[in-house]
Amino acid sequence: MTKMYGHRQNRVQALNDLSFKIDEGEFVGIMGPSGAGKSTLLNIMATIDQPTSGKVVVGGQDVTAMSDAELANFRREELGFIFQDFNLLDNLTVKENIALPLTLTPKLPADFDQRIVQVSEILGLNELLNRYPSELSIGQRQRVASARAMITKPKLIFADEPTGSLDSAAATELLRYLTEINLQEDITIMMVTHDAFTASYCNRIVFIKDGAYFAEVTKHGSRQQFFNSIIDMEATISGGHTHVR
Ligand SMILES: Nc1ncnc2c1ncn2[C@@H]1O[C@H](COP(=O)(O)OP(=O)(O)OP(=O)(O)O)[C@@H](O)[C@H]1O
Repeated sequence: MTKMYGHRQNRVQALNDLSFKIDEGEFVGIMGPSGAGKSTLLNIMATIDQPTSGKVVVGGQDVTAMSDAELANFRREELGFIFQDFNLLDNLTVKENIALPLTLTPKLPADFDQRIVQVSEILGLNELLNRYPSELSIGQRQRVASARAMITKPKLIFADEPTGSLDSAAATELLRYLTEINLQEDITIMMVTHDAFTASYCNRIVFIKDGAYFAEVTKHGSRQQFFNSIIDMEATISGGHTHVR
């Protein structure tokens, strides 16, 4: 796909003939230097933005050809979002925040209570269901946002720098939970990150540069080996300068 921003002299080609595939059940990371087009790609894949040319196919459905009404349904039923600023509603309890995507559907699912229990267990939120977001740590809030993203049993979860505002202990914890969501619930995850440690929890990293596919690294051995391969690729992509973050 291709994505252009702006007009005439101000034209920016954010994505340049970028094409790749994600298999069902994968936990894929997207990395690349600043300005490479990661957010643009995520927004297009997440159906928040449209490509200038090309298409996005999810589970056999061409999302770029859907009407607004079809898209709204598709987003609600098939996709989950975990963005950095959480977007939790302060006046709702943790439980109400988690349940929000379900209460937006015409009819509550029959297994509503069971789903709340299940996702709270996976994300370690059982004891916190009656609290308000302001009474939680940042890491706990991010877990509530993750629980909300998976409550509808989406096919695909998009995560944008999910560990960006977490300290390393909270980041590690969230990444363990995301891995669990991926494995136990069989939900495909696509995550944009700058951070090699965060990326090392994925099973494949697609590197993009200047809006185009650059390379990919797949996890074979241990997470530490994968981490090292990611660092090496970061050095290659930036022309020999490693940025240790
Ligand atoms: N709304 C916009 N209008 C014009 N140009 C844009 C717009 N959004 C992004 N761009 C440009 O498109 C290119 C890709 O931006 P994008 O935000 O996707 O990169 P990124 O890889 O997410 O960067 P970062 O890691 O810094 O967040 C950049 O050159 C950016 O300046």
